[in-house]
Amino acid sequence: MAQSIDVELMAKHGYTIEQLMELAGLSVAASIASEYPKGKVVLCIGPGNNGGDGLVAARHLSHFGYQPRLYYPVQPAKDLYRRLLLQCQAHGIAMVADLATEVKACDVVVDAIFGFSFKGAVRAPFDEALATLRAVDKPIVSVDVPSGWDVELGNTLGVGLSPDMLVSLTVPKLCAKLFAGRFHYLGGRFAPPDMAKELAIPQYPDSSQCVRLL
Ligand SMILES: NC(=O)C1=CN([C@@H]2O[C@H](COP(=O)(O)OP(=O)(O)OC[C@H]3O[C@@H](n4cnc5c(N)ncnc54)[C@H](O)[C@@H]3O)[C@@H](O)[C@H]2O)[C@@H](O)CC1
Ligand SMILES: [K+]
Repeated sequence: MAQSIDVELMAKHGYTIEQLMELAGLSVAASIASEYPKGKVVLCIGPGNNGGDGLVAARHLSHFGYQPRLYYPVQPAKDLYRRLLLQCQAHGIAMVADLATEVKACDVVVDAIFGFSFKGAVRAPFDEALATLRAVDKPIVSVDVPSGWDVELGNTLGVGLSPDMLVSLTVPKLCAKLFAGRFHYLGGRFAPPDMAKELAIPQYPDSSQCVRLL
């Protein structure tokens, strides 16, 4: 279901993955700016497109006056991610290796590890990263799906995160019904009118890139 929306946006409506990712990441940064004061943000970046959204969000957070840093333990050679990382580096966004130490010194953690394609037991090094994040006492902002959750069934493995904010992209995934944090936002403002109507996407206020659902 979630994947088919992406396919429709790209194959039928002419979007590229770069465009969707840019708008998705921008909406994550805008959602964070709506609720959390400017401060230090550690972004945990996974190996797929959820991680790509996180790299884009880091750059926009830097423009918004936050101090982002990246925990990015697995860096695929894919050109798109390589370019996004170069952009972060051009913005002076530092890479961190020790997640446990970093989260102690930050104000907000962004979970851009896994999105709707997460499957099976969590493999290293993300098993340890999720364990660190489960124990953290800072607010976690999850991009699209809380990492470790099944996109439909939620935290069935018991290893998933409990975010303070969830930023759903395009439409909330089924698991969002089980979200128990304070802020649920919708971002990824890219559906054309007919698709927005069919998916019952709420109205975004004016020029906003995100809309608060609860
Ligand atoms: N219209 C939308 O909804 C959009 C979605 N985008 C993002 O794309 C995400 C989906 O991206 P992808 O399909 O690339 O997948 P994900 O980013 O969800 O994860 C796939 C990556 O995680 C790894 N992985 C999966 N299960 C694992 C496990 N158990 N242990 C360790 N590694 C595991 C895979 O090997 C792969 O590298 C969405 O959730 C969303 O964040 C945006 O980038 C663009 C627009
Ligand atoms: K996530």
